Formats: sequence, structure tokens, C-alpha cells
Amino acid sequence: IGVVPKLRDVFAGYFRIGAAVNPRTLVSSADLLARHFNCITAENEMKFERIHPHEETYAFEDADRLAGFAREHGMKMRGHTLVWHNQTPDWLFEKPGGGLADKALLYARLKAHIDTVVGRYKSDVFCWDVVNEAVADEGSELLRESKWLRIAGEEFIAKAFEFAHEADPDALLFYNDYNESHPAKREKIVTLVRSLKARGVPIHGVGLQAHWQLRSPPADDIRAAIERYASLGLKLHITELDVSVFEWDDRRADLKSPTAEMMELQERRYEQIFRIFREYRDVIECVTFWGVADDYTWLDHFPVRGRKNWPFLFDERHQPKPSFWKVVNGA
Ligand SMILES: Oc1ccccc1CN[C@@H]1C=C[C@@H](O)[C@H](O)[C@H]1O
Repeated sequence: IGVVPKLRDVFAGYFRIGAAVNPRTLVSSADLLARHFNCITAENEMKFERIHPHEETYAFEDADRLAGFAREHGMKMRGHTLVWHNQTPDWLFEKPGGGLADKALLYARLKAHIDTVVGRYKSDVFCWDVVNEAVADEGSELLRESKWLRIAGEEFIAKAFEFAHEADPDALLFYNDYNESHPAKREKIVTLVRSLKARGVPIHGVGLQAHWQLRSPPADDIRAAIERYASLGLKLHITELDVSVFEWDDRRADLKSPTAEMMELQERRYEQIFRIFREYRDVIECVTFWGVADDYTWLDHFPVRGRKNWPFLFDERHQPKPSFWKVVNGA
């Protein structure tokens, strides 16, 4: 059989190729990771609820193991994520006697968290998703409702970037979001990031999660989003790429394997996506998949629990799919 080219070598002149990993896939996908990738992101292990479950308790073991793998294999590591409305423990927002914490207490806790976590991984993590998904999806509001916003107002975003910069002045600091190519949400993200930059907040990049489907978002929206974010003069990272075989509102759960049509569409979709990424190689520094191979994806639980999905370039047996060959042959 022909030798399978290494993704990271195929794209050496364009951008780093990354994957989200967790303690299980670190073992099950170790060979694919070592061969094809030169950057990793902890899928959950550096999130607030996992690494700092109680005010006086930090849990570094899993994150340390992932950072160790990156070090052993000469890979870079993206830090994900410091401030988010999801997967964040309730204690952070509570006053000792009960009730909502005030801004001063929340900031003191956030600074302690960031000093501890960013400080610990200073030599392993080269960039952080400092704030994840703060922009509202629908409606006229710029920011989504959250305990962060309720307690501290919109300044929590700038504060998080300032704390992260103080903890590691060398780290590249990113704002990360999904549905980043939807025109309305795209313009809100541009408004937020432009305002942060104008106020001298230490922000260096925008993370496009790129949780995409076979037919959406359209290529023109993806191009427009990359152009608009690039116009801010910041670095772009594709941070959580996967191509679901189901459209967002398709809740069918009857399939045990992808249909031939799905695989044909996915092949053409990945070819189109990587043609766009190569075109914007000057501003895109890193392309990270939100997983490695089809044997495990967060999409197996979201948006439909227990519904299998097949979103990656490698199949459930870790073999390159037709999409893989379209991507490497297009480079
Ligand atoms: O695609 C979405 C739709 C609705 C809400 C959030 C998202 C994406 N949210 C992402 C997905 C998986 C998590 O592991 C990541 O940390 C998170 O950034």
C-alpha cells in the first residue's frame, strides 16, 4: 500500500495542523497524533470545571498528561479555555454565605485561576482561548447573557485578557467563537474584537471554531468571515474544525454508518474548505480539528445524545477517508 503522507508535512509551508485530545484518545489515537499533527488542544481538561473544581482544589493530572505528550512529540499546545459560560463551576459565582458573588470577588478568583493555570503551562501553551463564546447568537444584544456579564458587566472580557497577559506576557491571546461565519454574528465578533483592540486590550487573535456541516455555512460566508477578521490585523486560528454529516436541525438517529452520499459530500466539502484555508495561509496560523478520527467525536453526543457522527479525515478504524486524499492532494 502507498505510504500515507503526514498532514503536518503536507501543510508545513501553510499552517500548523492540530487536534483536540482527551486522556482516552491520547492513547487510542496516539499513532495518528504523532504522525499527522504538530499542535494539540485539551478537549476538556483545561476547562474551569475540570482543572479548578473547588476554590481550594486544582486538578492538573489530566492536563499535565496532555501537555507531557505535546512536549514529548515536539508539538505546540493551545490553551482552552479560561472564561466561558459553559463547563464552569457554580462556586466561582457564589458568595460564601450564598447569593451571587460581587465583581471584586469574581475578579479575585479569576485572577487566582489565571495566575495558577496560565503560570503552570507557560512553557507548554503558546496561545490561549482567553474568552470563549461571549457574543450573543440571536437578537440585537452584542453579548450573551451569563453570570460573568450579570456580575461584572462587559468589562469581564477585557479583564480576562489583562489577567492572562500579566500571567504570561509571551502567550498569544485569542477570542474564540462558533457560528463565526454567520454574517450577523460575524459582525458582532468584529465589533467586540475591534473595540478590545482599540482600547489597548492585549488580544492577538481570533479563533474560528469552524463546527461546520456538509452544506453550511456557504463558502462565501467562510471567505467573508476570514476577510473581516483578518481586516482587524490579528492572527486567525481555526480552532475546532469538524464537518458534521447532519445539518444543524437534522435530528435523525437511525444511521449506523454514513451514507455514500454523505461521504461524497464530505469529500467535496473538505476539498473546498482546505482550498479556502490555503488561500488565506498568510493570516491562518493553525488549523485544529476538534478530535482525530471518527471513532470519537463530541458530535456523538451533541446536538443529539448517542447519535453517531463521522466528521473527520480518518475513519473509525483510523484509516484515511477519501476526504483525507482530497485534502492532501489539493495542497
Ligand atoms: O457548536 C456549538 C453549538 C452550540 C454551543 C456550542 C458549540 C461549540 N462549543 C464548543 C464545542 C465543544 C466543546 O468541547 C468546546 O469547548 C466548545 O468551544
